[in-house]
Amino acid sequence: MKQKTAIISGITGQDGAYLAQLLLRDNFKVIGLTRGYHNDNLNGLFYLGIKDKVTLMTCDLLDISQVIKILQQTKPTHFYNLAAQSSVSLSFQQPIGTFQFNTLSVFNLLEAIKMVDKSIRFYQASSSEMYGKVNNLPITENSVLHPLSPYAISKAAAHFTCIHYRESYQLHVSCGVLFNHESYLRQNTFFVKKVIQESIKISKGLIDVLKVGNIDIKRDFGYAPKYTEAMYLILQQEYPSDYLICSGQTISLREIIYYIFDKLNISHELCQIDDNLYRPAEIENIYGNNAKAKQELGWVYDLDIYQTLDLLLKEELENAI
Ligand SMILES: C[C@H]1O[C@H](OP(=O)(O)OP(=O)(O)OC[C@H]2O[C@@H](n3cnc4c(=O)[nH]c(N)nc43)[C@H](O)[C@@H]2O)[C@@H](O)[C@@H](O)C1=O
Repeated sequence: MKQKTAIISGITGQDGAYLAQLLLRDNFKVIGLTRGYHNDNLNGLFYLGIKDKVTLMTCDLLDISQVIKILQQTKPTHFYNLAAQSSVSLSFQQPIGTFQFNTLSVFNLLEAIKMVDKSIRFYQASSSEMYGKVNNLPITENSVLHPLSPYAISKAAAHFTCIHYRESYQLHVSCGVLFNHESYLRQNTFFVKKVIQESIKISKGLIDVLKVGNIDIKRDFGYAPKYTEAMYLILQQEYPSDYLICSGQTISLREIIYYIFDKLNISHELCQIDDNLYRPAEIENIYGNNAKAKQELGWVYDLDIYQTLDLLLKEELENAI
């Protein structure tokens, strides 16, 4: 049988690395697209021991001629689009750049697929941030979108772009709407990774306090390696569709900090609020319903947030210097 080929744009991110590992296990040829800057961070691929098992190619997703060339050369069967400016916080400082990249890249990819090979299955990384100002919980696939940041606006536009290409041109386009998901490979600018990494430093006397922004809000956090299993399953379906990928539970950020502090015997007083880390707008509370993903994809997810935090803390301690 012909070997299946998957392209992952954004392979250098947390999800890209775990997804590449899964696809390699399933005998896919995996091609990772990077921006090709000298500072491409390949640490995740090295950490998982797969750097030499994937083929890396440079591609500027804002240049459709490069996208077309890559599709023609590599003839992928599956395309996972994980490339994005993915920081909500940064998007408030760089709204236009965020919007341009996160939307135009998706148009370019889908237009190129329409031109080169309509049978390529396409996965889009959509985000729970699209729901923003929430009226009814839990969020379902039918909830109304009300984005609260330039990042969320860009992801909503990209999401509708995907639906448009699926409905108008019959492309096999699916969106995984992922809620916050964490792992050892998460960049340390994100909340959970930052809390765990800096708490370990406090416990070793390397820093004095943990400075954070608004921690009296609630989020639905999950374990990234399990979430990439859902991404994989989404493109295994005969028919394309959109799925919420979430834990279904919610927890306040303050509770997360105190849980980690207690595990490391750190006084709660060493958590300090820094007004500079507040964002102009914030989702107060959000959690989703993952029933469709579980029923239709057969996705198994049974970790609660404390089990997830235990896993993350353990791996961080094992790798701490
Ligand atoms: C679903 C969504 O998930 C991620 O976006 P995010 O939710 O912005 O992730 P985060 O870990 O930066 O923030 C989580 C929460 O934590 C609050 N918070 C408080 N104090 C600090 C703080 O000191 N640092 C950070 N980073 N956050 C803080 C912050 O205000 C926010 O409410 C991305 O994957 C994104 O691509 C995506 O799609």
